[in-house]
Amino acid sequence: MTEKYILSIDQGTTSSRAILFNKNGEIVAMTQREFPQYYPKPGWVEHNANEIWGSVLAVLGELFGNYNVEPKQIEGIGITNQRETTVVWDKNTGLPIYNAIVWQSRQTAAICDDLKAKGYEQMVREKTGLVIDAYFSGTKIKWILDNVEGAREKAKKGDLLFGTIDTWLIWKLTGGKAHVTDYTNASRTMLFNIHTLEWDDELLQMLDIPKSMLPEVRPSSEIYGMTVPYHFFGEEIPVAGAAGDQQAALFGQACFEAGMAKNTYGTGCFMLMNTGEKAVPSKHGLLTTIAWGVDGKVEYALEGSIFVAGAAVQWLRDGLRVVDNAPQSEELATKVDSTDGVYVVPAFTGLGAPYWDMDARGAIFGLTRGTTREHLVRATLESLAYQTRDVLSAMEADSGITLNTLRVDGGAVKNNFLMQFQSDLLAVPVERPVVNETTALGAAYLAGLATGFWKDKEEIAKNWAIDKTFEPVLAEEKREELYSGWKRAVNSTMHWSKNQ
Ligand SMILES: Nc1ncnc2c1ncn2[C@@H]1O[C@H](COP(=O)(O)OP(=O)(O)O)[C@@H](O)[C@H]1O
Ligand SMILES: O=P(O)(O)OC[C@H](O)CO
Repeated sequence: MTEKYILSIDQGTTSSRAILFNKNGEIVAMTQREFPQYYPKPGWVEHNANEIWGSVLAVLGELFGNYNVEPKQIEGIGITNQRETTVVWDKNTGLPIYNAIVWQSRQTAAICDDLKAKGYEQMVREKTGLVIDAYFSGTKIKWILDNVEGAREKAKKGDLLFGTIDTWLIWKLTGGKAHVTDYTNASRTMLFNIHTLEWDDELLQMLDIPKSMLPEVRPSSEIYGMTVPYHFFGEEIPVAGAAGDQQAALFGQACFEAGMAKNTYGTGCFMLMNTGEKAVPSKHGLLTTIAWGVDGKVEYALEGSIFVAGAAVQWLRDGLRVVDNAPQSEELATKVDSTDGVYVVPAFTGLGAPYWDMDARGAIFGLTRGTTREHLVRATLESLAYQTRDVLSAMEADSGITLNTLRVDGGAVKNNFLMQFQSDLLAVPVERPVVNETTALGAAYLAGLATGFWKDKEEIAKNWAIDKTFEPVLAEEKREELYSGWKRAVNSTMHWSKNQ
């Protein structure tokens, strides 16, 4: 009999991927495509939702074109996505009415300032687990309705639909039949009450968003609909799972027990700790978010969201042009023993957890005549580790749990220098798994649980295996000295763009 697989569509900030997994959770085939980023004004980041859809169709086409796999071998499809990124489209034409406003974009900072001034912060935190920040979808929807001509009238008539990227892709894959999202993605909109598990009227009123635009919220592992055959070379395949990429990575890393955590180093860096059925409120600048809705219940996580991580390495490559490619950053960083006191704070789009300062901007500190590109590259890589330490400290304080190990994944964990420095700075072993595509794997698991491809979480947890563990070796005194320099640097970047 022909072998069956689960297909994951991983729609990330910089690229779309299609990955096929077998029953052991191993990658059988993978295709990837980058798509354009738009920066219309300083601090703004946008995508074209049709280009995103095009990139997904392209990676699917390449998958069946380049590998010896037939669509009928696919038992189910899991979707995972860059979260918060907001698409608003006309349900009659299927066309977006504006570019997708990306999670990193700061164009709604003024709306957020206004909400804060009106005293909404506590209510928002209590209901959604989030802080008021341009990061989340709610203010992005409002911005589109306020700024695109005729949009508000159309929305009021019920002609417009909103979706995060999961919703947009499921809508397209099912030929407009399913307008749905899952609990994890809904929990990132700033419109969803994470305790009652409903869209919240008070929040919708606060942002003047009609409820008719919103998708139906469903569990993360469930059949939402079937693909229209013309996208799948004649096949109707169940779209059977969805989760925001960071929650999917937590699932793919098999962090199923409360207290288990992972950190993903992609464009940004996101640490999530499973807190089980308890939504733990944060007192230290983290978010409370939904980890997943599986097996008839919802579980929660604490999250530290860092906006710029691997993107800082892209800046070294494309902005400063001091490296030709990302892996070269490791080669250069290891040519020097230290940064010689140089710190890079990559607050290009403000600072996320635990600072939440939309007005911070990037800076380089400690330059001397002896500073070389090697120092600068090393300092940039180290900034990923420092930011991670900031969120881990907050997480330990909020949860009362001291981490024994940190599971890591994402594009930048291939960098052995970074992983060793991370372990040294946290004084915690860092575990890199064999399958680094844990985001896609998590989405595959969610879909495969819904179709019966995998039996339960226990079966899935057995697939998880370590590639390499990085053990801490740095002396405590040195570690703390380095970290205190970082704290001084990061504090100096706060409120920068507001004070000009
Ligand atoms: N060897 C490396 N060292 C440091 N950073 C790297 C390395 N390889 C990739 N990266 C960074 O990882 C990111 C890509 O990771 P990925 O998980 O694919 O991101 P995303 O899902 O956010 O698009 C890029 O920002 C890139 O700069
Ligand atoms: O596309 P990634 O992997 O950088 O993830 C983006 C996050 O989901 C934003 O919240």
